Amino acid sequence: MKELQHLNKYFYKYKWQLILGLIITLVAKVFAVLVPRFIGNISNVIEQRINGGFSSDSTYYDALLTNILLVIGVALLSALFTFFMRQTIIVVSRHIEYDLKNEVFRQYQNLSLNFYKKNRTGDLMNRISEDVSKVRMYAGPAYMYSVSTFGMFLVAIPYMIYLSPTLTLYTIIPLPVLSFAIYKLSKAIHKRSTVVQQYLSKLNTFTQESFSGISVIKSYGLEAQTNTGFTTLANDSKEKNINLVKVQAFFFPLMVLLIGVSNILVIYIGGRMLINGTIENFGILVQFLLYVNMLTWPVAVIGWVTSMIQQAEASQKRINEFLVEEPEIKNLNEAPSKITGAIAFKNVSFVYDDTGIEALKNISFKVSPNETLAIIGKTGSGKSTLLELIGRLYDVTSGVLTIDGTDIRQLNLNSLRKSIGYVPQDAFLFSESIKENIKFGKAEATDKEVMQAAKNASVHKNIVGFSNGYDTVLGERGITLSGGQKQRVSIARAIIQDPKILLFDDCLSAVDTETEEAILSNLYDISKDKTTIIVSHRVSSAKNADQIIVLEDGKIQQQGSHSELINKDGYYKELYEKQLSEKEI
Ligand SMILES: Nc1ncnc2c1ncn2[C@@H]1O[C@H](COP(=O)(O)OP(=O)(O)OP(=O)(O)O)[C@@H](O)[C@H]1O
Repeated sequence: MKELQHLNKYFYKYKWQLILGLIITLVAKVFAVLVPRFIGNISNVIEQRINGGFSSDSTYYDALLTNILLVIGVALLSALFTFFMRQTIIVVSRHIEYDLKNEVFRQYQNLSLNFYKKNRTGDLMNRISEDVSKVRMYAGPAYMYSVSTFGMFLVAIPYMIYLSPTLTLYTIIPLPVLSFAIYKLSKAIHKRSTVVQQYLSKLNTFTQESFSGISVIKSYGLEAQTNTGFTTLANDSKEKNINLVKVQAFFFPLMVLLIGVSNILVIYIGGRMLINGTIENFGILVQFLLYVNMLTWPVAVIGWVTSMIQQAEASQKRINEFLVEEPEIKNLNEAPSKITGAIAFKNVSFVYDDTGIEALKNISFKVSPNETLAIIGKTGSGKSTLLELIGRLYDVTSGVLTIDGTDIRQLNLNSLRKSIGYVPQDAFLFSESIKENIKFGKAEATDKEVMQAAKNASVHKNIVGFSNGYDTVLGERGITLSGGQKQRVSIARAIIQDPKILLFDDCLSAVDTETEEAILSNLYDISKDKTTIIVSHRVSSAKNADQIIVLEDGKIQQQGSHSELINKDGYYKELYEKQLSEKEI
């Protein structure tokens, strides 16, 4: 139960509702326990009538009717309070589920990029959905059934003892056996259903990948192979489901068997006691029979609840593992920072701790506000890593990275990120309208601003060409747009917020040179008072920059302006000549 202590704060938050639920449950049980008592009275009235105990028919019918009405009345009241019991306790468990989901999601949002690399998306999804649902079972049904069982015992057992201590003893003897059997069965069911869940996830992943990669499957003619893969997995999944059904099938027969045994015991022992006069009347026997059936479900529930709590404990453990995780990138300054945008790297090195790759080695350079820096380099030379350090997606391993002369770690993280417009290499667009995607950079932007940003990113003409214009909804990952269009919508999203620092990570690679030139010329105008860093493989994107850095294997190989670099032997000159000749061709 150690892990589940995490939920105590929520139990405290909803304490009044839970206490109310407890009281309502007890009241419901009091009424439930009264039902057998009045039914017992009815059988006594009938017995009395058979033995000629009533002076007239009307007194007999009066007594009968009174007890029938009492049975209906208390049964209705018990049902009403049972309804209120669910309305309070189960509703609270839904609130707790909602709160916990939000807590986990907020934590996910706080955690750094490295966390997402270490953990699989499926696992993250499972913990926020499956695991939270299992924990809800503890906060809701487990609590409700425990309280209800406790209430039932608290009210029924003393009354049964009052009627007949011996018969009470025989009635409750088989109950622990039932509880234990259900507990064992629930554990077996849980074990097998976990396997079923695992197979379901495998099947989901396989299906999802088959849909996402459908173009590859079709172009390589892999349909038959994919079908076989699916059939094999589906078959395994079916087998596991059948295994589960086999155990589940025992549940109700087992209950019926044990209830039957208890009934026979009560009839046998109670019958003998009635005959030898140890119990006074037939009504007591009837009441006991009803109590046996009434107590069986709560007792079976003890076993079920125990297994439910164990599952919740295991799930909460998995949730807690993520909740205690500290974000690697911490905000060390609560006060907002004013950022102008002077960036300086001083002997910065960076190692990816999971792979041990030293992506940047002893990098030093400066860019002033209103300057443009271009970074050129072969694939894997560390260009994207450098931009990610400026956005503090990672912290430098050694050296210092300053903005406006302050170590980036001492700046308010929110101010820093708000002052950066970052266009990543792989532009991700959400499944929303184009307008919403652009406004993601500035929620309060007007339609005019959205349009202006799209014009500056040279994508306005494409957008108005769609029948729904800016309201065109993008499919999953923006698949309705071409690569170049996606890149440009992503640029519009970055520039609309008018940030102090603009970081473009090879985001013009999918556009033709003409469009590239148009965008660069627009950027030239809008980035006059900004610090701009453009990562590219093309000299055409770099040539107008105030300074150019050539990276190779994480180190700065060349540094200077376009005119300086084309006159020096090295990678830049080679690239320039190669791309110039390609253009001529
Ligand atoms: N998330 C990561 N975890 C571990 N290693 C990484 C990660 N990202 C990049 N690397 C490694 O760091 C090195 C630099 O990668 P980076 O993406 O910065 O290069 P790049 O110059 O931007 O390449 P490209 O032009 O292909 O985008 C590479 O060796 C790469 O394998």
